Amino acid sequence: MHLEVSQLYKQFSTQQGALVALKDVNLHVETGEFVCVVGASGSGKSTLLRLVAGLDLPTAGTITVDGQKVNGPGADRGMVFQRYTLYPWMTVQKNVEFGLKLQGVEPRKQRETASYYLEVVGLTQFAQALPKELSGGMKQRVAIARALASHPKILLLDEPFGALDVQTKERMQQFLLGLWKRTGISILMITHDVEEAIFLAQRIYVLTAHPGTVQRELQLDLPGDRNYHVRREPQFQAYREEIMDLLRGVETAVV
Ligand SMILES: Nc1ncnc2c1ncn2[C@@H]1O[C@H](COP(=O)(O)OP(=O)(O)OP(=O)(O)O)[C@@H](O)[C@H]1O
Repeated sequence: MHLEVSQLYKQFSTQQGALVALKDVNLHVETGEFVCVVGASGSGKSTLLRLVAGLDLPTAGTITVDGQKVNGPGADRGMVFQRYTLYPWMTVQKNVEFGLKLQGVEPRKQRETASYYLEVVGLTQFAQALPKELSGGMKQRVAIARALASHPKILLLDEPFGALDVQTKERMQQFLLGLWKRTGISILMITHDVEEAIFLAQRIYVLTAHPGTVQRELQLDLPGDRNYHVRREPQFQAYREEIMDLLRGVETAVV
């Protein structure tokens, strides 16, 4: 898998005139990598992920997955949003099966695949529950299972833990890291949470605003296993300061 974003430019027309949300954005994700894009509010993170997902089209520039130009949504990219997007009237199992049904997968295979991925995310015993019976973290695990069930080449995560409380968020980060290690799936995730990005990613792109552009690319090299202790490591704190300084720089420039 090779995702390539090249010279991406996105402009919106607003009542105040043209707004350049993204300018000259270049990034890539390789097979099995976990890459985060971190940026302040308004830096164009969601816009970037929507373009990669094919939910919107760039004004200029290209996005390719394995050399194929992205022109719309596709099964090669599985998306998980910040807001819960499960169908409230469907059971957890049916929610996970739904994408496969749309793809014309036969019913027995739908059931088997959905059951497999519900097991992967640890929710087998909630297969027959309705979304309203689940906690926020569990809903996001279902959304991840649903995205994985279509066997995407890459998982696109748009602030997936943004709506969760601090403890649940930490548990979900650990869960996602474990899932990534077990499945070897490629991940592109956006977040405004700097510590979350450092904790999860192998590489980070720092996006600064007005217009949104990549200011720095960091290859992370953290010692030991990544559990919450790693946050206390001097290297973790050094990365945090470096990224925070980049983001602060923008804020002072704007004020
Ligand atoms: N459909 C749209 N029409 C006009 N302007 C838009 C549209 N979508 C986004 N924008 C503008 O583009 C800029 C980037 O927005 P975007 O939502 O991508 O940022 P973000 O980094 O995801 O922010 P946040 O973290 O607050 O969600 C903002 O100035 C926003 O107002």
